[in-house]
Amino acid sequence: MAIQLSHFSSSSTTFSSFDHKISYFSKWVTDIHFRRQLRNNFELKSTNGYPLNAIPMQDEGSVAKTLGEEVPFPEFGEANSMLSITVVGASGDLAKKKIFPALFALYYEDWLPENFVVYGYARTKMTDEELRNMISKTLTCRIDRRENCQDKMEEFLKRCFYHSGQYNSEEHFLELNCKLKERESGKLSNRLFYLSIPPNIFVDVVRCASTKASSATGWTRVIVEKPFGRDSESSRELTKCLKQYLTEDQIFRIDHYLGKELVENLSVLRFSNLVFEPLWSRNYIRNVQFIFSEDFGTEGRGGYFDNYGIIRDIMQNHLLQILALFAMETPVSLDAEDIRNEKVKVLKSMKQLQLEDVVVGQYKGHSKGGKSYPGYIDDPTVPKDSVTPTFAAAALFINNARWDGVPFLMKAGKALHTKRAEIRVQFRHVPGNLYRRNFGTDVDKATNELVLRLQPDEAIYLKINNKVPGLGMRLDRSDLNLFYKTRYTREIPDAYERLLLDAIEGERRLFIRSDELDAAWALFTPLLKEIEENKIMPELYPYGSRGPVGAHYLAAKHNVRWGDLSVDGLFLPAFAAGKICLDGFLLLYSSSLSKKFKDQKRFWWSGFEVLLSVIQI
Ligand SMILES: NC(=O)C1=CN([C@@H]2O[C@H](COP(=O)(O)OP(=O)(O)OC[C@H]3O[C@@H](n4cnc5c(N)ncnc54)[C@H](OP(=O)(O)O)[C@@H]3O)[C@@H](O)[C@H]2O)C=CC1
Ligand SMILES: O=C1O[C@H](COP(=O)(O)O)[C@@H](O)[C@H](O)[C@H]1O
Repeated sequence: MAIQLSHFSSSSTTFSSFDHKISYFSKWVTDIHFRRQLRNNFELKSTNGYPLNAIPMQDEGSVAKTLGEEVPFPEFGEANSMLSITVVGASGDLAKKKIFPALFALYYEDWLPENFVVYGYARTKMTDEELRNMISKTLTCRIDRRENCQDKMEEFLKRCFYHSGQYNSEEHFLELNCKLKERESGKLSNRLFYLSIPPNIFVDVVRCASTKASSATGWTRVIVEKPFGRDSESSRELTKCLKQYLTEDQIFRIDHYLGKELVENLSVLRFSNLVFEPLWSRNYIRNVQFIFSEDFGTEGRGGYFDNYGIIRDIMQNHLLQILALFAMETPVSLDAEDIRNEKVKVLKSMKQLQLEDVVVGQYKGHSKGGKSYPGYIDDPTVPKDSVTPTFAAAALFINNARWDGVPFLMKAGKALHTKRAEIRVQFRHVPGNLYRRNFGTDVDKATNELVLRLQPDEAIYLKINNKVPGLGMRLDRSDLNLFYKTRYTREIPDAYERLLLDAIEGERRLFIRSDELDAAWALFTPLLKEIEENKIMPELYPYGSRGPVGAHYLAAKHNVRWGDLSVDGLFLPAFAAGKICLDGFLLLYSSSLSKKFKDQKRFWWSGFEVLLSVIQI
């Protein structure tokens, strides 16, 4: 949807001379002051004439479905419209942890429209006051503007209400509708429902909300949380059921990784810098790695997790979405449909995943420093004989002209040694490198690597080789580093803030379209079936370790070394200092291992693993 800016009647400034620049730029504006200034001077208008900022914008079909006839919209200003946000499943973990805090942050930073209310909906009996109490515990203020935090919290909480009801009761949603109408008091209403509930009740809620609590005058949108099914078939079925009550335009399938700052920056980095896009292909890139690790287990979510496993929980959605953004062709424009069209194309060009290109693991209990950490199957909500993977590594391939033969490696795991998410791009070796003598035999050590660290400590850095100052010719590895904390003082918004704001503004760029979802499931479904039908045993790894050794074999099979385990960069000084004694240690270790392992590769990778753990001590 192309966006135009129209004058807000109270604005005394004339902006028409640079309207065209702003309309191009407005989607990508991230500076809060600039956007706030825009809000004060303009309303953002969509091409259908309805402003985007919580001003009437009817998603196709919802009026007709609710009332049986089209309702002509009068022009309303912000003062005459109301945004109602209903968090369904308000008593739950995600609502408390992420959704209410994100709504408050938006309010605190003046992103929400003048008139809005937030309703919590769940079965748990609660009064408005009890809901306010519950959510007040998780609200926090931005670091840079704490002074009026308490006042802002109180103002926000006054706009929060609660309605208790069953998820499949049309009657209860009708009651909610009456309450919403009362608060809207004749204003034009836009309604956003956030389904923060288990997936088995998505359709019931959508049926009840759309038939009994849709807006009769403005738009009605529904944010749906993952998981969107368990495989191609169940996902298609879910989409079919949702579409009985909603149009595709009303469904906002959320993948919160798409709302992360660095993921937003991926396209900016690539398409607005001359130095990257020309290198973005098989000609210069050797492999790309998408790495997700958490240093805690499934604590508290074992019941949910056991039914899904790490491949569905992280790979098929978060990592694959980032991969699609990374690998897509240049979209025609920054319009949501243009971007999503390119993502679908690249997903459809991917080779179906094969079991031989996948390694699965599961964490086991481990004691360290007098503390013991439970294994996955020690979780009381997990069956003792569960073979659900809590770790997986996979090699994926894109069969198109740009990426033919380039391994795209993914690695995701729980209960590992660290919490991090990053994209690593390893470039090809320099052909005929004049300085190869200075690198020794291992040219991989001298490879240029671009790293986008999504979290924690967001950063973009490029590993390069340079000369150590002095009269000799010694080469060194250095990072050209954009470290967000030192470059920007502003706190990075949470992904849910960006995504909620986008849903309110009708911006679909960061939400998943149904054909994207189909393409994503098509890639993973046969593999998941094979793993489950054949009960493939996951390789056990200790809680807090670097994951199964099998992940190194998989990488080695494709001539890749995991960048997060590389021995340069941070580890280099320790590596240099300890090398001599480590070599001795490795020699002893390897001679004992050689009896156990006939396979040479396994033998050396095991040695490599030990080397790494020793360096860390
Ligand atoms: N928690 C997280 O970190 C993340 C969650 N998600 C997704 O978000 C959604 C919500 O997650 P989360 O908040 O953890 O879920 P919860 O298990 O906390 O469920 C949310 C609410 O739904 C109701 N509920 C729970 N189980 C059932 C059931 N079997 N039948 C009917 N109602 C039930 C409960 O409310 P009441 O009893 O009051 O009705 C509960 O408070 C899920 O789809 C999840 O997959 C996605 C990413 C991360
Ligand atoms: O969707 C999910 O994401 C979280 C990790 O999110 P993050 O933003 O904290 O990195 C993960 O813990 C959870 O298992 C998964 O369902």
